[in-house]
Amino acid sequence: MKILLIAATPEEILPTIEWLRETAIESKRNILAFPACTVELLLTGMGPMTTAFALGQSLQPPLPQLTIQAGLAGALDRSLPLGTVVQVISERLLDQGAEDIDGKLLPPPALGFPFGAPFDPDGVLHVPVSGPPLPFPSVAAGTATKASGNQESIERTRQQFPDVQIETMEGAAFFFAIRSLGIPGLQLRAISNYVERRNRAAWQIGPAIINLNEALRKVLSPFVLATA
Ligand SMILES: O=C(O)c1cccc(C(=O)CC[C@H]2O[C@@H](n3cnc4c(=O)[nH]cnc43)[C@H](O)[C@@H]2O)c1
Repeated sequence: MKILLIAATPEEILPTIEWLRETAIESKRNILAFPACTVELLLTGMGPMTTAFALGQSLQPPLPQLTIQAGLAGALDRSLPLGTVVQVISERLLDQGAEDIDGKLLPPPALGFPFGAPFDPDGVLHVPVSGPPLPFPSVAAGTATKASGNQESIERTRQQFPDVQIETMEGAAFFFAIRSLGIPGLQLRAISNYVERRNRAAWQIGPAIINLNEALRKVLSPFVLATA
């Protein structure tokens, strides 16, 4: 079985990389072998463009049977405590289209370009939960090319996309790729900050990384520790 583990930056999944490297029976660069599976590590860089390119290069036959994207996220939904690990079930692009004179986003359909598959007509990419249930809340995510930090633009995002609970910079590229190829995928995010007026001092990256990597270990252990 082939598993692809994806993150934007090495820092976000460093404890998992170290654990996998210690546990592997063999490793060749970014491909680690275990008795019953291989895990390929793919560090894409921050943002949707580098993620799409890295996934396009990596996702060639033989395709992985499981893909996991892991990383940090900002929460628009204030009911999600910092440090919470969530499972993303839908994605949308938060800044694609044209900016109107009042600052509002005109999405592609408003410009005469309807969303096509695998997007739904509202521009949402759905990846429903599959496989055994995981103990993480399911959330709707949105992807932006920059982490929001301006109160007015955050309010506009909230009004335009009231269902979006978390913001990331890569998730939609991942969901677009796996939906286009029809392969299973899991996106786990740990909340490092609230999406609010920029206040970097309030970000809790350390605890979020600890929780994210504990979750990854739980998800990966049945595959990595299985005997052939
Ligand atoms: O120092 C900063 O201002 C800063 C801004 C964005 C991200 C970072 C990271 O170190 C995290 C990398 C990763 O985390 C995701 N992330 C985390 N919080 C947010 C957010 O509020 N909005 C969007 N993305 C977020 C993102 O996927 C980054 O690739 C540091």
